[in-house]
Parts: sequence; structure tokens; C-alpha cells
Amino acid sequence: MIGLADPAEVSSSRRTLTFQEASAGGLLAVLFPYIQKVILYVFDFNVTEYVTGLFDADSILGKMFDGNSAPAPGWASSRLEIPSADSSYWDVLEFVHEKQMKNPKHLSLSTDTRQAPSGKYETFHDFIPSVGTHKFRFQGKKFQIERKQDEKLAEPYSAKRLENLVLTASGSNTSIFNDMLVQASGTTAAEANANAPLSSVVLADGVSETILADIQDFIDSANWYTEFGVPYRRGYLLYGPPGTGKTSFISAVAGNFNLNVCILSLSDKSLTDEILNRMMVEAPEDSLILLEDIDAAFGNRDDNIASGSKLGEESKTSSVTSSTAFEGMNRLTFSGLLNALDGVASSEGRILFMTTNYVDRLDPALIRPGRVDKRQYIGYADESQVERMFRRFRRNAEDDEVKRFVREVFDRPERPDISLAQLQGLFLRYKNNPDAIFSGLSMLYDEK
Ligand SMILES: Nc1ncnc2c1ncn2[C@@H]1O[C@H](COP(=O)(O)OP(=O)(O)OP(=O)(O)O)[C@@H](O)[C@H]1O
Repeated sequence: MIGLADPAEVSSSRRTLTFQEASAGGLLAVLFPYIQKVILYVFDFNVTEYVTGLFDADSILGKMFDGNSAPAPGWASSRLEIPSADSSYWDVLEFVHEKQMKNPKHLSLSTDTRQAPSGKYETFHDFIPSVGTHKFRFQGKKFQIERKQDEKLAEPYSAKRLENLVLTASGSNTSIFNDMLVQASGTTAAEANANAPLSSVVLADGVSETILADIQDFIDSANWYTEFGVPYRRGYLLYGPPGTGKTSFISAVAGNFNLNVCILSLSDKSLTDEILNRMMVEAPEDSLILLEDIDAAFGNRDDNIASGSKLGEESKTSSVTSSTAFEGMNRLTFSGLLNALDGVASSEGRILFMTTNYVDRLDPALIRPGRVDKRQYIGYADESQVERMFRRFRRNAEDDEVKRFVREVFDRPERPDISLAQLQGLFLRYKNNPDAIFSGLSMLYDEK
């Protein structure tokens, strides 16, 4: 049964301090800050923080020891400034938010893209600490983080304007910042891409070699670009029907040149100018950028004409005019895309690939030289590709069998086009029963 304690018991459980004990305690309280300072100076060890770190910040004891969480003035402290142009800026903000989760105070919404291990960027909505001062603990130490706006850094079209973070940690050991940055970036950093090898992508004869040679030439020509003052970038457009290997090839190219691949689909309805721009700015060095479905964001020529914008005009003032834009579902604008492609933010040495299934829908301004330097059609399977696919999946096949398969595919009166993705699906379906693949081929046509 729960009841009030007898006052007599309460008072009897208390100990009365003797005068000597009280004055010793008072003396200790007076001397404690100095003792702490000496220990901190000699051993770089912060007694209060050590004790504080033993308790949860929200517990009574944690609050008792914590006092003001900010490193006290006069104490040894270390500062780290992170401008918002730095790639770890958002990681740190998100990390601080996670640390503060128990007691969120001033948060702001951040819509961001993050890279999945596949290289694909996906949109996330996060709460992050808003502009102002925030406190948190890391490895038992007190941190103060000040997120402040910096008008001096303002830059049009740059997501990296306006702000910087000032981190202050008590103690003089700056390696804790390093630990924090490693942990912060670990929460959001993309893993290295496991790209399929180039040999696994079967394109029409010579296509792969031509593009690889072009990229190699670009990589070798950095001095030429500098000498003639030409922006050191190269853009490629791969166009053609779905499932013909455009994305797979680009990923394999990135692997071949040891580049990260950053993939952004323009059919993603939550994509905005700012996110696109930020991705272009924040893409790690040594990245190949892939903008997929480049037609998806902007409707077709008729849409543009209907809305009064002049197609083909080399202007960044035309805005997105597709029906989706009118419905307010898409906040990416044509001018935003062009600015992201060739604005100040675009890093030097950038290799950009764009893909589309509908090349005739593209605004000529988007694919003019400088933005797209090389175009390549990637089509349905031809005889050589079917043969190579067959040999790839049926390694021990006799030549006769290979020839027979190719003829089965092509010698049909009403032969529909077949994509490499469909062929791959066929081999997958008959992986345990390879001899039945010929009958499966008929089914493939029936499905069309
Ligand atoms: N040329 C090819 N060689 C080998 N595999 C291919 C080829 N084309 C497609 N595939 C296979 O089909 C699947 C889809 O291919 P991928 O996404 O590269 O096609 P895509 O041309 O980019 O299609 P979309 O235009 O729809 O984006 C992949 O899993 C890939 O393995």
C-alpha cells in the first residue's frame, strides 16, 4: 500500500551536518572549480563532464550535474566552424537532431535527397535543428552548436548560401570533432557502389567502345579545357526504348573509371530546383552524375507552345510547363534544370549522363553542345547482341545452338522488337531448364 511517510521517520533518516563538515563542504564547493581547472590543464580531463556523462541528460542527476550544458566561459574549449558549403554540413545537422531527439525544441523541415547504395537518390523529409543555439552531448562531452545565417555567403541558385555552423566543445582535445564527423557522415553517407562489370552490359557493336574512348579523351584533356577557357565538363545523352541497358551501362562506366555514380530521376515528383542544385553541388568529387528520364519533368513541345514559351530559345527564363507542373505536383523548373547543369555550382571535371525514352520531347536548349556533347541511341536487341546474350547465359553452348537461337528470334514474319531486359528475363526463367528456352521464346512473343 502506498502512503505518506511518517514525518518522524523522514527527519530521523536525515543526517545533520556538523559545523566542520559544513564548512569543509563549503570550502570544497569554493575550491572545486579551481581543482577542476588544474585537473583539466594537467590531465586534459574534465571531472564534471565525466560525472555528467554517467547520467542520462534528462535524469534528475544528469540535470543536477549538467547545469548549463554549454561549455562554461573561461574553460578550455574547442571550436569548429562548418560553412554550409561543406559537404558535412547537413550530416552534422541531422546528427545533432538525432542526439536531441528526446527533447526537440526548435526544428525546421528539411527536404533532402540521399543516395541509396544503388547510387539512386531518394527524397527524404527530415527535421533538423533550426537557426539558433542548440546543446547536446557526444561521448559524454557537452557540445554547443550554433546555426547562424551568413548573408555574406549569399549566392543565387546556391543551396550552400546563407549559413554556417559553429560547434563548441569543452576541452581542448579537438579529435572529438573528428569522431563526431565520422559518426555524423556515417548516418547518411552512401556506400560505395557495387557496379556490374562492363562486360555484363551487351550493347550494339562499337557503342560501348566509342563512349569509353570519349570519356578517356575527356579525362586526358583537362589541360586543353584550361588553356582555352572551356568549362571542363562533358555531357552525354543516351536515348532509346526502355530496358535496353542505358542505366546499366552508365553504372558500369562509372565502375570502369572508378567513379561514384549519383542517380537522380527527374520523374520524381518531389524533386525541386533546390534539391537538384544541391545534388549537383554536393555530389562527391570523382562522381558521374546521371539524370534519368530527362523528358519526364517538362512535358512535350506542344505543352510548351500552348503555354507561350518559345522552344529552342537559349533562354533560362522559360519555366516548366507540363501539366504536372500546372497541377503543382512538380517544383522543378526548366530554368532550374539549366542553371543546375551549367551554373557556378557545377563542379569542374564533371561527367554527366542523361537518359530518356523520348528524345523528340526534349527542348533543344537542354541538349545543345556544352550541355550534351555526345548523343547515343541505345536500341532493341540486334543479332549480335542476342548472340552475345545467349553465350553469356549459356556458357557451354555449341555454335549451332547459338545460331539456332538467333534465327528463332529474328526469322519470324511479325517479329516484334525485343529488349535486352526481356531477353535477360527469359534466361532467368529457364535457368534450371535451359533446353526449354526455345519454347519460352515463343511465349515471349505471345506476351507482346
Ligand atoms: N544491353 C543490356 N545488356 C545486359 N543487360 C541488360 C541490357 N539492357 C537491359 N539489361 C537488363 O535489363 C534490366 C533493365 O535495364 P536498364 O535499367 O539498364 O535499362 P534502361 O535502358 O535504362 O531502361 P529505362 O529506359 O526504362 O530506364 C537490367 O537489370 C539489366 O540487367
